Amino acid sequence: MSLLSFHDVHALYGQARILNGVSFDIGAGERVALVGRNGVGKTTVVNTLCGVTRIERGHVAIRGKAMRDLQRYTAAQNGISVVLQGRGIITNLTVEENLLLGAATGRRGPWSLASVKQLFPILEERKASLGLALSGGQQQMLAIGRALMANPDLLILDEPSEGLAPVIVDELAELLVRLGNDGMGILLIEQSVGLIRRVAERFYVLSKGAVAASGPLADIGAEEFQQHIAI
Ligand SMILES: Nc1ncnc2c1ncn2[C@@H]1O[C@H](COP(=O)(O)OP(=O)(O)OP(=O)(O)O)[C@@H](O)[C@H]1O
Repeated sequence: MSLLSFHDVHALYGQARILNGVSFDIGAGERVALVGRNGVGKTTVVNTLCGVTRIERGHVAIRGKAMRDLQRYTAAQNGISVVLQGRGIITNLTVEENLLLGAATGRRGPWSLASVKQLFPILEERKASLGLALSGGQQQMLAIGRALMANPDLLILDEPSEGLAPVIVDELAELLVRLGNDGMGILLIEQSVGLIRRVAERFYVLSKGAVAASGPLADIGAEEFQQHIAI
């Protein structure tokens, strides 16, 4: 079943059209990478899902249903969690308060304060610390933990490896593969070829606001793939 699809989406910030007919599809338990050079519109895909842009043509569908009026909360209410670029930690709330924000939709499932802290024990150790006191790696764990608290069917991560030590990126890769194997869809927006290759089964390349190439990762050579995302 399709969890999230964009159908020929043209989207604008004000008068600036950034997406020029984006189409892609992610099914349950699929691990998909969305890649492209800096500034091609990858984050704008997330912003469009979250109702930040104006859709001029085309539509976004969640579980096959066209969403007419996308708002910031639409994705979360429909089982899609987003880990924003820059992590979006509320710095003047504690770690535990940040985590509880993720549970606001009330969706049931395997993820709770207890299971998230079991996955990331540092979040239990630092539960009373303010978000701003965490290191970059800890903030990323908090952002992912908060996204899991919503018990999503699809997890979208925008540049999650940014600023992380290689050992933490390795752990992140293992976690995302495991979540996918447990049935969660993963949409990974990334520049790190290593992380993409370890996590994703399929890819879409965005160029000039549209999908320029797509297919299984196994079918594309390392050099050709690198060219698509070279900065
Ligand atoms: N709020 C905004 N208003 C107007 N233009 C914007 C806004 N946000 C982004 N843009 C522009 O939209 C284009 C696409 O930006 P976007 O952040 O989606 O790219 P990206 O592919 O995610 O890039 P990066 O890899 O650098 O994160 C850029 O030209 C950017 O300047």
